[in-house]
Order: sequence, then structure tokens, then C-alpha cells
Amino acid sequence: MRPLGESPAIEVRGLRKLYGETVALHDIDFEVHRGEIFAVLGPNGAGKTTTVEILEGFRPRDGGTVEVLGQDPFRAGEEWRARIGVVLQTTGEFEDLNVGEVVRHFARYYPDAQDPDALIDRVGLTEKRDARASKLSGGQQRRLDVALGIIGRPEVLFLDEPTTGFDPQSRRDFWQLIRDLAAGGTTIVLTTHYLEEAEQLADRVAVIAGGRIVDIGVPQTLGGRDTEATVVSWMGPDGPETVHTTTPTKFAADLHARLGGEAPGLTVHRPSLEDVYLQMIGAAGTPAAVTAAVTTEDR
Ligand SMILES: Nc1ncnc2c1ncn2[C@@H]1O[C@H](COP(=O)(O)OP(=O)(O)OP(=O)(O)O)[C@@H](O)[C@H]1O
Repeated sequence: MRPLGESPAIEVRGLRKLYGETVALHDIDFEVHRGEIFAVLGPNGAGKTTTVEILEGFRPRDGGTVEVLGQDPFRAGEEWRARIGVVLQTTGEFEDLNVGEVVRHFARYYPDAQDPDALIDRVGLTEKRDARASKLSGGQQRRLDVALGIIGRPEVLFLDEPTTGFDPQSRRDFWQLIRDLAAGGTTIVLTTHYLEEAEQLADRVAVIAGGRIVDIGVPQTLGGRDTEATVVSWMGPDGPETVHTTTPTKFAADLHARLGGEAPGLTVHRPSLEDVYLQMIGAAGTPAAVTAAVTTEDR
């Protein structure tokens, strides 16, 4: 294990994963900095869960190098695992235990666990402390999952579609919790299908399609979003008018001068993250994974 210093929390080089003859990940590269919130976006079957589960040490890889906190997740031991937090898509089953009992039970596994009662408050389950875990609503179960993922004060937290089933207020509360964790130095990797979640939360976003990384960047510039043409529309004397322009401010000023006042029904639409995302995955082709003739070297 090398000293951490300024090294990234996660470093992935040439990561390759096969399921039989299906190539699920084609030599992907990326890194995640310490304290960063890194979102992985992609359509169903793109390879997000495969990537994250390799980083968590739950799946073996077929090629490339992966380091999480300086260690190979697939070979790392218990000490490394105690520094990682994982919130999977599937909810744990806790039979007859209530929320307080579940949290206290998990706290015993960690050397420096958070105070169970404070943690229950932090994830917004105060009212449900004595409720059976199996009787929680979907969104409440997710909060319990998140509590269990962060109970050991992980240095890196993995969240697989963490806010599925959350109501809008719960989602915003959850985002704040994640921002607070990152501000405290926790590195966060999350997969999501919610573009708004990636935009609100992530420092950087990786878009995966068909097992390849299509683009990585800050949400504001992903896919050339900041330089793409803006659509300006207004109601002209002969009907609706639409112009695509890379200089919308100048265009609107010229329009104002030309019309001698307000342009009726003026809208200025910059490409949203969803617009560029849909373009990117469309250009990458929809088949999720590409079946390849697998050679001996590939294995
Ligand atoms: N255990 C497995 N055995 C065989 N193929 C698998 C296995 N797990 C995943 N795959 C295939 O690998 C590809 C990537 O799957 P993965 O679950 O990583 O996608 P994902 O991006 O997480 O999708 P989703 O958004 O639906 O959760 C898919 O084509 C999937 O069918």
C-alpha cells in the first residue's frame, strides 16, 4: 500500500470485464479525487453496476488495474473494507429488528462507528426509530440503507441509485447529506438515472454507454454543453420564429433593437444536461454491451 498523500481515491486504468463472450466494459479509464462527488450516468445495461461492484471488490475483472485507497479492491482485506461504505440497489432484510436495533447491530462491526441515535436523526428516520425495518416505505428503507453505508465513517462511499423511490423533499434532504459528507472529506461515487441528481450533486460526471466511457467532465460543460448552440424562440409578426446561435446575448440585443422593444414570447434555451446526455448515448448506439469474438488474449 502506498502513502495516500495527493493520490486519487480511485484510479482505474484499462478496466475490462467480460460475461462469457459479452464485453461489459471495454478498457475504461478514470480517476476520482479525494472528497469528490463523482456520478456515473448511463442507460440500462451500460456497465455502471459492473464498474462500481468491481471498485467495491465484489466482482473480479478481466483486465486493467484498479486501485481504491491505494489497494486492489479484489485482493484487499478487512481493514480496507472498513474504510469503504457501500449502499447497494437491493435493500437488506432485517426480519423482526426495528430501525434502532438494526443500526446498533451494524455499529458493532466498525472500530469508530457513528452514534446510532445521531445517525438515525441525520438520515431523517427519527420518527421511525422503533418501527420494524421490514415495515418501512421504500424511501425510508433507502435512508436506512444509507445510514448503514455511512455508519463506519467510510473514506469512500459507493451509492447505487440511492434516491430511487424518494419523494422530492427526501431527495433534496439526501443531496444535502451527501454534500455534507463530501465537505467532511468523504469521496462519493454514485450511479443514478436522474440527470437532475447528477447536475445538483456531482463535481464530475462520467457517462457510460455500451461499456465505454463516452465523456467525463463537470456537469456544466459535459458533452460540449457550454459551447453548443442556444435556441432562441419568439413570436414574430408572421408566426413563431426559432434561431440557433452561439451568441444568444448579442442575438437577443439585436432582436430587441430590430423590434424596437420586447420580443413577444421570447425564450432562450441552453442545452440541458439531459439534452447532451441523450445526444451522447444516442451517438454511442443503444446496444448496451457489444458481443465480441473473444480471443485468448482478451481473457
Ligand atoms: N452477472 C452477469 N452475468 C452476465 N451478464 C451480466 C451480468 N451482470 C451484468 N451483465 C451484463 O453486463 C452489461 C452491463 O450490466 P450492468 O448491470 O453493469 O449495467 P448497468 O449500467 O448497471 O444497468 P442498470 O442501469 O440497468 O442498472 C449488461 O449487458 C448486462 O446484461
